Amino acid sequence: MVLANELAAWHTLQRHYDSEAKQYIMRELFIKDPTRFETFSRQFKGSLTDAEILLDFSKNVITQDTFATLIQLAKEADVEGFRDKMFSGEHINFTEDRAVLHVALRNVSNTPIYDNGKDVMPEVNEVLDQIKNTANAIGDGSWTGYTGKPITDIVNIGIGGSDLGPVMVTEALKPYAKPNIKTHFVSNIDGTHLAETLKKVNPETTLFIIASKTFTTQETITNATSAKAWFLETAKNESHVAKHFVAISTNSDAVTKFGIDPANMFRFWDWVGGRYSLWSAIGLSIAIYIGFDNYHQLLSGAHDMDNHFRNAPLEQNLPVILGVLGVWYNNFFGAQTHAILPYDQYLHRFPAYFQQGDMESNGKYVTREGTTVTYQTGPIIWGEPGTNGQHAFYQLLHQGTKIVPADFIAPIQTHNSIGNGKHHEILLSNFFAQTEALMLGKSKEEVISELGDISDKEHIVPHKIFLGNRPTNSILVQKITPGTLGALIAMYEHKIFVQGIIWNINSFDQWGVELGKVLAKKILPELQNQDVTPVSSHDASTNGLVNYYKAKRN
Ligand SMILES: O=P(O)(O)OC[C@H]1O[C@H](O)[C@H](O)[C@@H](O)[C@@H]1O
Repeated sequence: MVLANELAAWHTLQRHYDSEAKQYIMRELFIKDPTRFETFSRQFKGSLTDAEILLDFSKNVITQDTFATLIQLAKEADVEGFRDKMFSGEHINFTEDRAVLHVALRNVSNTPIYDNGKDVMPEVNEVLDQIKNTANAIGDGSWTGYTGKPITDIVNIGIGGSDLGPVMVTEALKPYAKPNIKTHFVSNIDGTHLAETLKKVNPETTLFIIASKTFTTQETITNATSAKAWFLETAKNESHVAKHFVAISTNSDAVTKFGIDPANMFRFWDWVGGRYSLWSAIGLSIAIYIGFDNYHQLLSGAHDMDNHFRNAPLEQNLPVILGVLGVWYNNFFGAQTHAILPYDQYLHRFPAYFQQGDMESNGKYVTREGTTVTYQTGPIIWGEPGTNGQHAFYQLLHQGTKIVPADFIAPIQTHNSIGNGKHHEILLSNFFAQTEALMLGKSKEEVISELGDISDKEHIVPHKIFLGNRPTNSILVQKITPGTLGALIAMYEHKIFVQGIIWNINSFDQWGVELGKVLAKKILPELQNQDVTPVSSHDASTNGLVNYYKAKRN
């Protein structure tokens, strides 16, 4: 595989950018082509769920030539070939010698999917049954605690991919929550997170889910150990642990060693990346919270999007379109970041979820061949829900010196049409207005005509000009239902895949998170040592900080 910037389409795009595209003015493009919305928008409709998504990408700095060449770039990078390799279980995560098969976890049509020649679906379905039985037993009150009372609270202890997905989805699907179950999430090693959660729950009616792919993650194992100690302070008897602790992991030895009955373990497989694991038993808290049928809809929505990604021609393919547009700004316009802006309060953790999804996948400078890339790779992902973001950071989006491509996401129907739908209409008017304003801007002439007599106000005119031409995608979904959410998440996952293939990096390992963990393990004994002799094993800054802390802590 050659570097992305050695591909013919990349060269064409560079020439196209230099010679004309960097001067494109979107408002002029819209005037020239009244059908621009029809040309640059696509619809997705699920066949297994109610998911419906409209992607309007007409407010991008592109023409039909640009778009065709971007699609050509995806072809030359062999996005289709790699996509097929992923679905057929090839070990495309070659640095860990693993397949990348989170798509198998939501393969509700149950066609065989192979890893190392073995169909993984029977095992996937077995665990799915286990999730169903547990979610049902907790939902109907037949799973009782050690004093015979039904479970009322779930505490998921996990971090990174074993936390962010369940947190995001349970927030997003609150309208589907079972009334009798509350969920809590503890991730941070900061004891405050666990302590504040334990204040809210009763050991007799709480189920702890210890979620960790490796079951070696320091934060999770420490939090789980402290939670167990807290539970035993009241329950006293170790044998009660079985009714209150379950584990989700690929590491059964470590689970047993921790003291969780193997019968209470939900397994998953090394071919599920942590940041793609909400579809595995890591989603148990979701299934309990919204009930198994809704959870199944979530999987089905994602499966529909998987089929779309596999089968739709590239120029109709939502993840491909989003992926190549991201490359256009990241690599030709020099954009450093990408904002995800959901106009839906239920999606308030969606940007945070894709910070891991995208940045842990594509924050890499080494190519698949082990050389250093000579172009930018993954963007910085950030965002907050609208309209809150508008009153915080949109000033920079509209008049700052940086280009920030942004995805605006909104549902047509709200779950809460209070005030006779007034709130939702105000929300959506902002959603439509912001992308319009970002694209159109406001010219000097418009500012002057608005100000009227400018004799004493001339000096403020430049401050009121908006250059516009700032690119956005508008993503309108019918309603945030389990099926829609599943499709939306899978759409972004595959977008990240497309970009990783174009940049010729391995989107599925995460070596970059290791170094800090290793160094923390070396520093911990130095903190535990009460000896006041200053440490000298680090650089001067780290020595200075550790010694300052040790001198001040008592
Ligand atoms: O599920 P665990 O093994 O506890 O891992 C939790 C997290 O650990 C690391 O930070 C990895 O980089 C993440 O990808 C992973 O999600």
